[in-house]
Amino acid sequence: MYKVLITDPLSDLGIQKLLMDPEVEVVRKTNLSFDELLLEIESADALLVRSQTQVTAEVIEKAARLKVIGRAGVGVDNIDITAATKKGIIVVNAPDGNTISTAEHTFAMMIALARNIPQAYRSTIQGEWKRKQFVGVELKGKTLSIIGLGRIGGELAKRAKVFQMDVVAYDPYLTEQRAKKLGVKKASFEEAIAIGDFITVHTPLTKTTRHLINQDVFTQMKPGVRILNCARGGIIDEDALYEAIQSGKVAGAALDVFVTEPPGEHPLFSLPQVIATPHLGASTVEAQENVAIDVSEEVLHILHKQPFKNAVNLPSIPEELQAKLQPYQGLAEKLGQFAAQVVQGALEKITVTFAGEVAQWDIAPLTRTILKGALSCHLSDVNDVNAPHLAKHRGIQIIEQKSTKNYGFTQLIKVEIKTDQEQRSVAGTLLNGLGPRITKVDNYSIDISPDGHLLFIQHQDRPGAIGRVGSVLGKYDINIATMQVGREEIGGQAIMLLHIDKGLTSDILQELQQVEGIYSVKEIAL
Ligand SMILES: NC(=O)c1ccc[n+]([C@@H]2O[C@H](COP(=O)([O-])OP(=O)(O)OC[C@H]3O[C@@H](n4cnc5c(N)ncnc54)[C@H](O)[C@@H]3O)[C@@H](O)[C@H]2O)c1
Ligand SMILES: O=C(O)[C@H](O)COP(=O)(O)O
Repeated sequence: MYKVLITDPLSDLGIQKLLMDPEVEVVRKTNLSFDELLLEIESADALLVRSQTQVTAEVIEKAARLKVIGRAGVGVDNIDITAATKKGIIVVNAPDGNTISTAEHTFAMMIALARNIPQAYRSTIQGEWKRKQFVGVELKGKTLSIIGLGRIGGELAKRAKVFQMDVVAYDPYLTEQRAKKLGVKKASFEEAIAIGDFITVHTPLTKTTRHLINQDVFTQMKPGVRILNCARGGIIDEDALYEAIQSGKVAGAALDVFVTEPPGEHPLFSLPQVIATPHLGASTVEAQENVAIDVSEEVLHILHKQPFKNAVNLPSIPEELQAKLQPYQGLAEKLGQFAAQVVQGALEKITVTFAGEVAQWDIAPLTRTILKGALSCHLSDVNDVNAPHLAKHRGIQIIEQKSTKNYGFTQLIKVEIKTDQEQRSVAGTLLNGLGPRITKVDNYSIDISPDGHLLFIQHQDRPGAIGRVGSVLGKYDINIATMQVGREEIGGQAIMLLHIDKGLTSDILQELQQVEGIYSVKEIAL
């Protein structure tokens, strides 16, 4: 049974799939204190949050069984991604479900700001009738500068165009083609800041975007500019905004997000030019249903070990590529496991080589799986998320390469492992109808399915060696299911690779080591 802990308000309809899964126990506990969260997280397999729950390194440290953190929304700045990655916890978000709602909210804020609607409402219901005080400005013909033209920025641009605004955008990843498609003028940051009548930010909050709009940037703006932030508190320096409004440079600001949430009695709220909402961008029935459905599905896929797509701490794999790579995942993991068990000593370097059809694709996800297989023989809790981190931490060098040498196979994956004592290699392929096969160990050609208990024996190619190994195993009632033999030359070095029906005790292994003509025996569990 998997415990899925939900600590922020999520749509009831959206989490139906979780509630209906017979292997899932949903525990909904909102407004937990930090200590209560630490208690609950200990036994959770999955955690689902919005922006309220602070998933700090301390929380992650306490999570003994946690496999996935699901963010029902976009921003993951309330989750310590580095700590999650180190622990092998997958972080997934729901990046698409609230785009429209947030773009619409930003647009509503822009109109409210242009026409002083919140201020006029407050005054009117207090019995006043101040028509002159609340004269606004039209949007038509004004320049809207969008900083960050991603999903929300793009949807906002479309709406602004319908209102006949001139839209300019700065985004380091904006192509001319996308700008043209959206009818937006691509600008530098400085240009966008200098010409905007309305400036709105739609970037994530990162080290580079924190205080992106600061005191110096305010001085470069047009007098009377209006500012919007429906992205994240902290992208705009709140103190600098306060000063810019006080000085008259900024005519008004619309804020949905704050550095500290809830912001309490914020100095900005003492300024009549500031309008605010309590982080409502994604708060629509539709968006909440969408993000809860998306993230619930992702969490279920992860718990049930099925493919998933929106991991924040794993590079995203296009669905088409995922479908192509999927059949190779099992082979990749087994090759990693085999290679790590066939060597003696501490891992120093792993070289993976892809040849044939598979070499035409982006094979980074397979390299991760090979690495996971290799490391999991010596470390616990290794997965695709933390495998590269664990390798780096241990100083293991990873080399990924493609080759044209496929030795007659449609596709071939080779894993070479170097330790402080030796270097060995194993290669494998997928055979039609037979599935994964190991086709080569070092320079010996073989054909064996990578599963169950294997015995890898190095011996001298002399009559009787095979029989002697067989009689030791027979003595202990250990059945040999299959056997492959390979040699370099007659009478020279040779190998045996045996499938046995059960594992060996260390005593039997030792006895095998002492058989005449045997150099080494390694048991490999796949
Ligand atoms: N108020 C809300 O309730 C609410 C709801 C949803 C999303 N958000 C926030 O809105 C923001 C945007 O969300 P999105 O879904 O559009 O994300 P997105 O990833 O689709 O877009 C972000 C864009 O910002 C750009 N960017 C990154 N660094 C930049 C920089 N230094 N300068 C300019 N552009 C930069 C990226 O290239 C990207 O195109 C995020 O911060 C998200 O957390 C808020
Ligand atoms: O990043 C997001 O998706 C938004 O900020 C929404 O946050 P919320 O889920 O707390 O409303």
